[in-house]
Amino acid sequence: MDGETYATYTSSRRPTGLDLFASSASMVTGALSGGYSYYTLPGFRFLNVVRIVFLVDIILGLTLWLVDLSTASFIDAFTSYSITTSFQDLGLMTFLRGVLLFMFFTSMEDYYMQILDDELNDALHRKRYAMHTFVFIISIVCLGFGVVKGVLVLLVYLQVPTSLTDVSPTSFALLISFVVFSVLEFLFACTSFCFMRRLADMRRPRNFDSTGLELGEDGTPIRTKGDLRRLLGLAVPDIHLLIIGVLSLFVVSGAMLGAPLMFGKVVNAASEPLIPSQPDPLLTVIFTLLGLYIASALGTMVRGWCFNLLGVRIVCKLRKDLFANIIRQEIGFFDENKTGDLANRLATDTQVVQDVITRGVREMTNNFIQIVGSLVFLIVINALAVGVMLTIVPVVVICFIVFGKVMKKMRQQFQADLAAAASQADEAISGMKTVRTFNSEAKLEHAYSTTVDKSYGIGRTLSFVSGCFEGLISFLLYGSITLMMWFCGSMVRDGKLKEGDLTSFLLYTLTIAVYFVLMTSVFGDLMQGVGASIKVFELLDRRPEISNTGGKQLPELQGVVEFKHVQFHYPSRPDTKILKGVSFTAQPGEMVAFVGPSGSGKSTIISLIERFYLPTRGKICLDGSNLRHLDPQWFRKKIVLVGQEPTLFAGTIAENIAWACEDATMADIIAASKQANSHEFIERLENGYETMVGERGASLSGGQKQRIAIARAFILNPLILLLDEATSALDAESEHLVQEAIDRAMKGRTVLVVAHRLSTVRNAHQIVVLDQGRVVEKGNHDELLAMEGVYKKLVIRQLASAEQNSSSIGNGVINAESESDSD
Ligand SMILES: Nc1ncnc2c1ncn2[C@@H]1O[C@H](COP(=O)(O)OP(=O)(O)OP(=O)(O)O)[C@@H](O)[C@H]1O
Repeated sequence: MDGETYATYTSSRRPTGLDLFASSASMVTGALSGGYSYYTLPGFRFLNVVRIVFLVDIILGLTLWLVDLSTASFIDAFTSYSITTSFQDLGLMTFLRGVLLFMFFTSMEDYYMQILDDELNDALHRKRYAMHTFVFIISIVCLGFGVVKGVLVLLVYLQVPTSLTDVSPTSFALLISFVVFSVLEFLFACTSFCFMRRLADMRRPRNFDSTGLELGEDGTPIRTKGDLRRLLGLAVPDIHLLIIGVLSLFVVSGAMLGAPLMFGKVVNAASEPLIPSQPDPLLTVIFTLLGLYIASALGTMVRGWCFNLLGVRIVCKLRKDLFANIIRQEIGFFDENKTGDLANRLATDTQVVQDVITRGVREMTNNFIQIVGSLVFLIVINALAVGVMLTIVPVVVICFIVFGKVMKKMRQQFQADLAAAASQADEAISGMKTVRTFNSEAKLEHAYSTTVDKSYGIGRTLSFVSGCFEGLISFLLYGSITLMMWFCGSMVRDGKLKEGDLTSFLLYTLTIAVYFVLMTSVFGDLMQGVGASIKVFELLDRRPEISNTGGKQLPELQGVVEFKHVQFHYPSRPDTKILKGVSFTAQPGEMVAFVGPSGSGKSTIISLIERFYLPTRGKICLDGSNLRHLDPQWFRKKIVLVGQEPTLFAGTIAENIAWACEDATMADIIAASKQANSHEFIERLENGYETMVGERGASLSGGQKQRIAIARAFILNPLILLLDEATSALDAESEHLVQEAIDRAMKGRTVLVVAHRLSTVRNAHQIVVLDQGRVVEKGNHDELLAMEGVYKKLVIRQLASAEQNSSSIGNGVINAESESDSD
């Protein structure tokens, strides 16, 4: 991708075959050599919301219109038209209005998109205004007509209630629906200016390579982020569980759906007289009801088992994959991401994903089946009343979309704040000794409370928003139910509906209401789960910037380490150059020591040899081959690093020494530990080599940990040994012994050492003196002393301070930090 440029926007036409309701309306922006590129708009945008409302309006309007339509009434409506008694006009207007507005709004968005790339085109501007004018006129005319007609019908009804007895309830339902949609569409027309202007900020370019793989801004391939579809996709490997779960869900829902029908039959059967020769109808109904409940109980058992198992399996796999991907990341990633944050993703966020799958999917499907099934039963009992209730559908749909989006975003923020709090707690608890030393409890408590309060702030708003959502939906719902009850009650009074049917009808209506309210709450949870899953998927999709696998393996390794004009800055601090053209060569059998002030880049050199980071310029070579191209899995077996604060893992001392050498025998472990001068102290411990080291080696002293780490390195018999102040915590005697062991063990091998002690440094074959990321002197101890430069100053200063402090004599510590300070 480097150096390639995207052609500018050339066409505003949509790619052919684009689905009107595609999640993104795409505009071809130009050709990319070998690939292609276009703009996309999010699926959730003004035009698509408007389109959904129009579709519902058309379908509902036509249904209510056609239910009552006959040729005679159609002709009648036009020959003897009366605004208060004819309702055919509404059906016709609904259809025409829906189709016209659908077309005009679609063209409007198209013109706005074209204008973004051709601002001075007056014709486009004129067309845009024409569209606005058309939609405004159509919507205001329809609204005016609907309101006038509604008011007149109401007045007529109030004056002479019997005058409207010939008018069917469907016509009233059509009138209500017409007015409701007219209001909505008028609002769309008024706000269209504002929403269409937002397209400029909403459109996003999408770039694809020649293979169709989507590329990110930096030109690297990206994968899709978290959404509900992807979340559900996690269940695909366990599809058998999902199928059994959904089937049993159908059994449960079906059985529960049949219950209200049976209740109605109970009422009807109870009111019928018993015929002696025939079976008791009441008992028949009761046994059927019992059968339904047994089926429901069995289904509930299987359903619960399958969905819970599915959730547990998914979360296990997700955790394993996530952990595997986290530990595969380059070291720079861990500089930028806190431990607590990552641990939180693994523990909490994955749990949320499990909840979405077990509870969310199960409940949503169940609720959906209950609602649709109850609707079907209601339509069978009385279709007309259902039409009245359906007028709230568009409003409910809009509420779902808007609230869903808001809650998803808030939940994402909420999870991020929780992760930050977890990270703070992790940092504080793991550094408890430092916290106690500096009396920082109050400070940390305050910082933690502030972060928790931040998440509380969002949680509070989130609770309010979901409360409003549930309240609004339940108001709409119960309002429409009350309307329907009035309607059905009148029918029973007029003898058009049986009492038993009314009972079933009311129970189905209540079922719909209850499940709808439940669905709003589950929907909120589902959207929150999707929000939480975004971070999980981001982490799951992240590809390490420095690959941990693949590359060349050399047939044989001698151990020559070479730095050629290496420049480097840490990815987290791109503006601070740490190494500014470092060059040196370490030959096999040679010990190279790095000295210099604190912060001069000594440890950074060691990290670069381990390929924790890649140099920004220059080359690091191993036996002449660029380290960048070698297989890290292979060369890390040849190179072993021992740091100043080595990490021990929870387990025994023996396990820690044999950590990277699985086939090591106890004899190997003891030999390595003798070499590292740790055998004696290990033997003195109560359980010897079987002593547990505690979390991160907490039950051992710094020097003991260092010696175990050195034994862990010795057992691997590495070709290149990197010691980064690995003996700094040892007393002079132990250090001397370990140093001797290193000298003995490393014959023919390469040792690179960062040390402050003169005793370590003076024996090195080559000493590289660093200052502010540059090599200022190079040579052995004697050569450097003869140079009368920085090294000699360091030595003199140390000898002087050693004289002042007799306890330091013999240690000869080169206190580079004091040098740094004096600089
Ligand atoms: N992970 C990191 N991310 C960003 N900057 C870092 C990182 N590690 C070290 N640095 C910076 O790089 C510079 C060199 O650090 P380095 O640890 O290599 O110095 P050093 O010579 O080994 O110092 P010392 O003797 O104190 O250990 C320092 O300014 C340090 O702040």
